[in-house]
Amino acid sequence: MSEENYVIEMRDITKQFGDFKANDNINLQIRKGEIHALLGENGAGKSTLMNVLSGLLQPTSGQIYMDGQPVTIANPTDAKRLGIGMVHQHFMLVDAFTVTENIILGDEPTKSGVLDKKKSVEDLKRISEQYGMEVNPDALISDISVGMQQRVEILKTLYRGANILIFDEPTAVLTPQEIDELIMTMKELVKEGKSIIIITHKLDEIKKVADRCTVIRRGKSIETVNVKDVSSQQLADLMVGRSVSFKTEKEPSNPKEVILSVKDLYVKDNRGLEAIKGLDLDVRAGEVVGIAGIDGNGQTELIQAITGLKKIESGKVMLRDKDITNLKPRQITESNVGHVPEDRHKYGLVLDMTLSENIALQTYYHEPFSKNGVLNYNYMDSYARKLIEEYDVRTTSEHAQAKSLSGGNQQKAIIAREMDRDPELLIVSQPTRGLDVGAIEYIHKRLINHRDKGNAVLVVSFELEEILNVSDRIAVIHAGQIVGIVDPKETTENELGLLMAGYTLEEARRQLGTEAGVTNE
Ligand SMILES: Nc1ncnc2c1ncn2[C@@H]1O[C@H](COP(=O)(O)OP(=O)(O)OP(=O)(O)O)[C@@H](O)[C@H]1O
Repeated sequence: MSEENYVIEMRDITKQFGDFKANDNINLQIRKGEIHALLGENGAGKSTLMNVLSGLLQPTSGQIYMDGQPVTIANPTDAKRLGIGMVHQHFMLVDAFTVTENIILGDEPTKSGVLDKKKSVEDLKRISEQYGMEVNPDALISDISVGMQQRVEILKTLYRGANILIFDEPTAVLTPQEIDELIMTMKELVKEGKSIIIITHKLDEIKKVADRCTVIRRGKSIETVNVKDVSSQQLADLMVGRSVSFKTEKEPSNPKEVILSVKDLYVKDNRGLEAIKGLDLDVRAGEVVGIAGIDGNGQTELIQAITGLKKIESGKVMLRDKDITNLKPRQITESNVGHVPEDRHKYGLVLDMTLSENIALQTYYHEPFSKNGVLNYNYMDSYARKLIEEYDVRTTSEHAQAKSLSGGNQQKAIIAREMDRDPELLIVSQPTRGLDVGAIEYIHKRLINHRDKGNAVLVVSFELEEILNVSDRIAVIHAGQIVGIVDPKETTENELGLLMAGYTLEEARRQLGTEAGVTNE
């Protein structure tokens, strides 16, 4: 057997939190110039392993090698010195600074003790040209798109001399076009000799971008495969350890009376600009309505307005015959509405509280969760254990702090809390963002099951596949209005794409008809 020198080799890495092994003798070998995907269920231990590699966590045991030599990565400074850089999912940029200022922040070039602005501009220009990543160096971060902000994060890592770049779910917040651009950038980077490790739950992206993939299951490395030799289905099965179905089986819907009715709604965004402009929408009992749209077209404001998190300027929101316009969030919750918010850290969980407390967040002031103002922790704990079991929330115990859970498991906990109250109207934003395929399959089934019990379900997602999979009707939102309502069985991703870009249904169909005509010529 030939001994290959890997640019990075993590050998027998174990990381324990108390008695719990988040990483259990994991082996990971990265070749120079490859894109290596890390695949595993929520809570499998991917982020933990990458935190060990980037010096944020110390392994309990195991050794890291670089080019065959043992190295110690005691802190992020060591990682940086060794050329290991992390492109964070939640960008760590300063909004009020320019692109250049952000990139050089903490690493400013100086000349005789003074900031050498000229050199920093030149350095940035050189790097962005070398890797084909154009940016406007003088733009403020607050003024550029999410895709551009990610580009700045990547440039920042390169500026610091990274040769091994770790991407943690980099496409979660990107539009389809931005994803394509990122894939091109990654390919460019490895062509220039960089190595990339990418954590992603999206199997089609692994197929598109990665050379090899290491599968991690419950803290253990299971297998490393050549991506071209396996199908997405095989990857999914390998990761979960059973056969996974991508398509949710469901009976045709049987919609009944209108549960949610939104009429001529006007809502402003955080900057005071009109985000929702005269929007109408109905959701009936026994149906799932999916809202498709490009991020930033009013989805966030619409859901926040319905759930009482944002002021409604004019228009009406009715729940059956009850006017819930501008009621307080708690009054809306009490009206039998469940809400899985888009931003789970801001609105979904109190990260410093335990899982048990988080699961009781909407109900703690009722019996049996409390009596005469005193919390019944025994009941809260046993209820949390029931939900943890039922929704397969991977955690050490119901007493674990919410922040110690992996992102996907935090999401499962919120979904469990909101669904288990059996709300007549369930609103879910980005239900499966960051979830693994097994969990997605499960959540989709639960959404359909909730519908089949005669409830109304409203889903907002940037994933067209998800919208097509779970919805009975798809409402396309563009510039704060619903521009078309389509039947998922009769539409295509192309048609939805055009509607999302602002075409009317008629225009979209004409355009697609014309396109077909052109190809036939
Ligand atoms: N600081 C911590 N204290 C206790 N447990 C932790 C801590 N950090 C992580 N864990 C646990 O380790 C396990 C692995 O978490 P990790 O974040 O590495 O998973 P992941 O594979 O990245 O998941 P996801 O895909 O959901 O992001 C989880 O069960 C988590 O609860």
